[in-house]
Amino acid sequence: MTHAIQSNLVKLGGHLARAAVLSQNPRINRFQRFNWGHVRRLTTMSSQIPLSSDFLFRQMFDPTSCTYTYLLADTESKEAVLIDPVLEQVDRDAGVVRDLGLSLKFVMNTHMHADHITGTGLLKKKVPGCKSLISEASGAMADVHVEPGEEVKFGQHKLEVRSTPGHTSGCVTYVCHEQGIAFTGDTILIRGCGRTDFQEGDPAVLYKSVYEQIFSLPDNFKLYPAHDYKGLMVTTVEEEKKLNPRLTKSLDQFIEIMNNLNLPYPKKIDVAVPANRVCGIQDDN
Ligand SMILES: N[C@@H](CCC(=O)N[C@@H](CSS)C(=O)NCC(=O)O)C(=O)O
Ligand SMILES: [Fe+2]
Repeated sequence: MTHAIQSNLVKLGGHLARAAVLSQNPRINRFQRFNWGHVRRLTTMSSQIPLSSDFLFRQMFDPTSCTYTYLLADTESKEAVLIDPVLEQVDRDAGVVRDLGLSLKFVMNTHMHADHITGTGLLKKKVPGCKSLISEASGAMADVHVEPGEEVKFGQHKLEVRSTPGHTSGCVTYVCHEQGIAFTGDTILIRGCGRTDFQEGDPAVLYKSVYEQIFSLPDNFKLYPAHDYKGLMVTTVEEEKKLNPRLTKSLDQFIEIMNNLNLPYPKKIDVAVPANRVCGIQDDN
């Protein structure tokens, strides 16, 4: 056995012994228990913010595009909003709205999606009275165009519009301060971020958006992205500040990473972007 192998075995033995001791100590939480020093982990966690009792929150998933759609409502007034719906899930979404007796006020998007056709246009047909909403900067058609700093109100609740370009030039993040939650679209994903190689994407702009508009929120705010490809559902500002493998790097390193992702283009980009520019498909005939 070489000296290097012997030395690595000794180090590994040390780690295992330390982990065994720590795992016996009930006062050490589950994050600290597996902190082996060289591995980045949370050692403390900020207190959790519960949703208020009149705030309805539903996270729904489209398995084909791995997109999350969010239904939020004020349970007193019944006013609701739907964020980032997917065309193929329109009947599901309209069914939940109907079953819960909600009044859908806005069907809104975080950006002009490239990987799927939005359900917005068709939902407007199926759920009379609702209005489409997207940022002015997206360049997409909608009933309501929002600007940074504006608020989207439903019942007693509201979402602040924050401009977070970089994945696309029109990306926004919707922040519900009173509930401690934010809907980040593709700006930040769980342990990742949106790609920057099409739709006016720009890694330096995305980095600035994340640091100035998302990482400036309180550590315990929960972040809900538009996609996850690994089965994760939610993260926090604190987790991403400490654990995001791309965004914990310097700006120069981040740009280098983003310029070398070499991801294949989304399969539906050529149909999705033109459709989403006009709010998605308008009827199902
Ligand atoms: N394989 C999918 C597309 C996957 C993809 O490109 N996702 C986008 C978000 S949708 S615009 C992205 O930004 N991914 C970042 C990453 O690191 O994966 C398809 O063909 O539709
Ligand atoms: Fe996207």
